[in-house]
Amino acid sequence: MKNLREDAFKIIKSSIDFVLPEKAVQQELEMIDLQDNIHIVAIGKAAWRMAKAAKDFLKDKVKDGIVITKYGHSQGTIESLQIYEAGHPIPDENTIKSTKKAIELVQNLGEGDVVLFLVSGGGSALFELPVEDVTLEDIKNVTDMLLKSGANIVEINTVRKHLSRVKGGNFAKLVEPAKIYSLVLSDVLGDRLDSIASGPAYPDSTTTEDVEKIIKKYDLQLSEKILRALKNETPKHLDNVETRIIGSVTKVCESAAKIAQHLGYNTMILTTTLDCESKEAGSFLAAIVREEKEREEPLNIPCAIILGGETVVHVRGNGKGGRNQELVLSAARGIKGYQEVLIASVGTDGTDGPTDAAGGIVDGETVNRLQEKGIDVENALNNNDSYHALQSVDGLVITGPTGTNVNDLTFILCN
Ligand SMILES: Nc1ncnc2c1ncn2[C@@H]1O[C@H](COP(=O)(O)OP(=O)(O)OP(=O)(O)O)[C@@H](O)[C@H]1O
Ligand SMILES: O=C(O)[C@H](O)CO
Ligand SMILES: [Mg+2]
Repeated sequence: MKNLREDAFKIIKSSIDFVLPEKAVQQELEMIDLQDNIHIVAIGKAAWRMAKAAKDFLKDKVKDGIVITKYGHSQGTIESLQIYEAGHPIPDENTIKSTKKAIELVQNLGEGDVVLFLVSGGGSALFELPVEDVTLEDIKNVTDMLLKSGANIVEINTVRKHLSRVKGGNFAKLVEPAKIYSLVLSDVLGDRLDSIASGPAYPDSTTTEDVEKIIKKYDLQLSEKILRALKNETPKHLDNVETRIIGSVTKVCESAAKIAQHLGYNTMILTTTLDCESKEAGSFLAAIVREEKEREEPLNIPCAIILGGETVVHVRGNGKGGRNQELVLSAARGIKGYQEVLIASVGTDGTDGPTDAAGGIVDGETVNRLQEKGIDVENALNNNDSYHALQSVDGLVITGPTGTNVNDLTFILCN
């Protein structure tokens, strides 16, 4: 007899553990042979933990290094490394100050030197030095405008890359003739390496023409000076970089699939780029569950169907919730009455929206239990109040902040 709920929590815990910064960095470093003279540059929300793991593993091979992370995200000193914190999501003076320090550290290196570049989400705000004539104030304004425009992260970073001396492959140029070895924890769906943290050490696939299209599409009101600066083209070829993705939602899904298999489920990864409205995703998942229960398609039961991605919520109500909680609450409607089924969805960072839950978990009884408590599912969804609804039926998944951030994991279990 399977305990679906117990299995769901096992899958969640083990698959997130697999992409914790420490584990991901160490596993990669075990597989490569870096010589001495290593200089660490770590940027992003996971920078401190990635740098600490690298230093603990490489020990005296590390000559020096620098960590630039978000305020509150460093945990003390690391021997031979400078630690800085800076503004996120809007860059601030500490962003510029610490980026200059990083440039100082790498610009006079020789051919025998290696920069171990540790990249995680949030890097775009934390690592920045604007091109000539553009000030920090300008960058703050443009960032704010972009974040509010409705542009997606690939589009936002396309613009940012063309205003920067370090983004879009420019940092790799500053490191020449030394080599850069990049380890990347991806928070961008599809793992586009030139988008993650705006790809400081990756050849840029976006052009000034793409920038013009984005400006038109979102009707961005930019000054003459910024428009002129945006004509700077980014490097399209780099000879000194090697890059590895060490954690991503794809890896989370693969790991979830492995664990589910081990627990005795027939397993399938349906997608790693789920990006529609959360409620729609919930309805779609419920339809898959019904297919399984009625026809055992696409997999024989017991089965685990796994999805990765990041859905979106257009918040209109004044309730409390997050995209994962809203997804599963929506799904609960479509699996009402079915036995031995479960749908779970969690943010790998352990924080779903402005709540203390990582996500939610529902089954065929959830809607009935809500009714018994006097909670109407449609009302809760319309008011974006998935948190309180799920809380009342033991449907929240609480992990606490996990220290990693590689989008969301969603899965179905059927028995
Ligand atoms: N009441 C609500 N119900 C559902 N979703 C909500 C609600 N309030 C906010 N959200 C959603 O939560 C999202 C923010 O969640 P969260 O802080 O987890 O973002 P994130 O994309 O994971 O960012 P980060 O990468 O910094 O973790 C917003 O995009 C918003 O749509
Ligand atoms: O920093 C950024 O640009 C985003 O987190 C995507 O990586
Ligand atoms: Mg989050």
